[in-house]
Amino acid sequence: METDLRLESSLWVGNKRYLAVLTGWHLKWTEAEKKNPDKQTVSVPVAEVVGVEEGRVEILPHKSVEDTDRDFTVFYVKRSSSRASAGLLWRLGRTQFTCPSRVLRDQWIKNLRTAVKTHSPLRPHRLLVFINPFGGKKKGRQIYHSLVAPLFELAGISSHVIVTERANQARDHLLKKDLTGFDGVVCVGGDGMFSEILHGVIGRTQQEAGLCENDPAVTLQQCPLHIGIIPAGSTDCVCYATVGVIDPVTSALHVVIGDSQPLDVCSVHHGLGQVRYSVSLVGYGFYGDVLAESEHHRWMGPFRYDYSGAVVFLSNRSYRGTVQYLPADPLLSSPRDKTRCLSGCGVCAKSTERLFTNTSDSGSQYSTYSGEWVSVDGRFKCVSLTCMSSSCAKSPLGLSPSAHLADGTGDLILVRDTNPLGFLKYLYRHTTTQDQFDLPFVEVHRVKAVRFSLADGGEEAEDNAGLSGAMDGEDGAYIKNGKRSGSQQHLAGRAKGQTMTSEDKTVTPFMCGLCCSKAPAVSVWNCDGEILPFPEIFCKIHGQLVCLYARGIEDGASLRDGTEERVECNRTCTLPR
Ligand SMILES: Nc1ncnc2c1ncn2[C@@H]1O[C@H](COP(=O)(O)OP(=O)(O)OP(=O)(O)O)[C@@H](O)[C@H]1O
Ligand SMILES: CCCCCCCCCCCCC/C=C/[C@@H](O)[C@H](CO)NC(=O)CCCCC
Ligand SMILES: [Ca+2]
Repeated sequence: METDLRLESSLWVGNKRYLAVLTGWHLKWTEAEKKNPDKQTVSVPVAEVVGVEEGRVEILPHKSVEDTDRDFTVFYVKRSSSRASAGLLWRLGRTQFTCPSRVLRDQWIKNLRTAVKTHSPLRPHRLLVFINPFGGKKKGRQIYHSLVAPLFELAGISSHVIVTERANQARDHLLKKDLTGFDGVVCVGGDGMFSEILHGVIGRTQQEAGLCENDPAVTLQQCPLHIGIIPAGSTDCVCYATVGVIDPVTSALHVVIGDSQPLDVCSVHHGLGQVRYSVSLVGYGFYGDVLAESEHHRWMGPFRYDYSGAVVFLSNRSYRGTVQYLPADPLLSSPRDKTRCLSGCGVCAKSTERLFTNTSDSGSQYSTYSGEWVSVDGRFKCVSLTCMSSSCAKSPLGLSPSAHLADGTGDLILVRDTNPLGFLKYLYRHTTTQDQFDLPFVEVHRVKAVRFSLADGGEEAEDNAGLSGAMDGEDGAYIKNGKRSGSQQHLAGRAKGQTMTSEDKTVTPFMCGLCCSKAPAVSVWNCDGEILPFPEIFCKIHGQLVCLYARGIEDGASLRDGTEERVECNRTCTLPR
């Protein structure tokens, strides 16, 4: 195949002559000027070619075609580093080549198009796109039509676009409608919109496989539809942690070239009730309270989290509970090994091997209930479980900087009750490169499953919490987006009427005057930005349950000689601590 596609000839770019070579894997062109000692080679992996068009073509700001019969235009991925983020920005590169003859031009186009098909088997042909017009700064529609649609069109992708009119419309569509012919689903919105797609895609796959998702003992089936995220939300944590930048063009290009990043998913169970899924944060205490508080202030937009964070911090709450966890194999990796999961990560690759070459391996990472459960109880400022680093603009290294996207484990972070200054130090370290786990009241464990129960009085609290409403009635969806009245929302998941224990009374009650006057005994769970109003849960990590159109975070070291030539540097790198 490779030798059939190989092509080498002189081509002109503007008035300069280049020697161009197509090897099958790469398209390269080098200035042919003999006198120039610094002549540079531009090398584009064929897998990163977006499109090859006849003539001299532009697509931005508007499409124009000058149909000359010796010219062709190649569009491809071009990288530049981003000052603001961890990863690399992708832009659409474009070079217009002139050939000595029309015959040679047609040969170049044919070979390039065949090479692209051969080397990127996962490129989508047909996509289902959901746009949340109300996510983040409410720019979803504009972002899609001005930045994303032209790229999909250039790549020959046909899209069926649905602008949502209500919450959970995308999830319901994925659960019930005919999805034949679609290669993937794209969401334009934030983490909440991604969560809808995640639930729809996982639910549909299990339905079709005849599996009961609510049963934590079931091994779920991997989802065949890829998911693309075009960031247009408030936090966009899933996009940030899987691409390294919040940039619609970068994300659209990952979709176009059919990149594939498997992702671990945590299923969250409460009794035999409806399961919830998380990829980023399952958090009790501080993060649950911030989310519950922020629901009162949706009108503030993305700033609601900063405001609510300050309010909840000042209220200085902590909660009793018992956390049980099933440790992952410590020989494979550790949350404190100071490495980062980057594009082509070796730890995740080994996990793929284990997952797909040895499906009946009962002693592996993926056998949920093997090993010894460990139990920890006490008072916690927060209990967080994350399947990935959960990095975002606020915290560029994330909740757990060394967590892996696709290793089949999650990181459990226990922050015990401490004084406000200590907790502030813990939070502040999320914004710097200082180790947030290097504090005496913090512990972190790499785990396969977690169980949380309330300490004394737990049963009473849970019963009441259950009554306070796990479902919002009509379609069994969980509470989100201010559907409850203010006071109900605030109490969601708390033990109604539960009195303070003597231990509770040693903790400062709400001081802000914006909420109620007593410190509640029970918090709520934050499941990727959605409130789960029951405190007692069981969580299980499902290795690589879904695949995104992404490739993990590319770091600056993978760039050499400007923005166009890429050196393969696919490994797990050491954190800059
Ligand atoms: N048309 C709609 N009207 C109201 N809510 C919607 C609509 N479409 C989707 N939603 C819901 O809006 C919620 C929030 O949307 P989204 O995640 O896109 O933005 P965000 O909350 O600003 O960002 P982030 O989740 O990153 O913080 C989602 O949970 C989704 O279910
Ligand atoms: C003194 C400075 C203190 C600064 C503290 C910064 C701490 C940042 C930690 C970052 C944690 C991100 C966790 C991701 C959560 C998302 O799945 C979820 C959905 O978008 N977002 C929230 O729940 C929104 C709630 C986020 C709460 C911060
Ligand atoms: Ca993981």
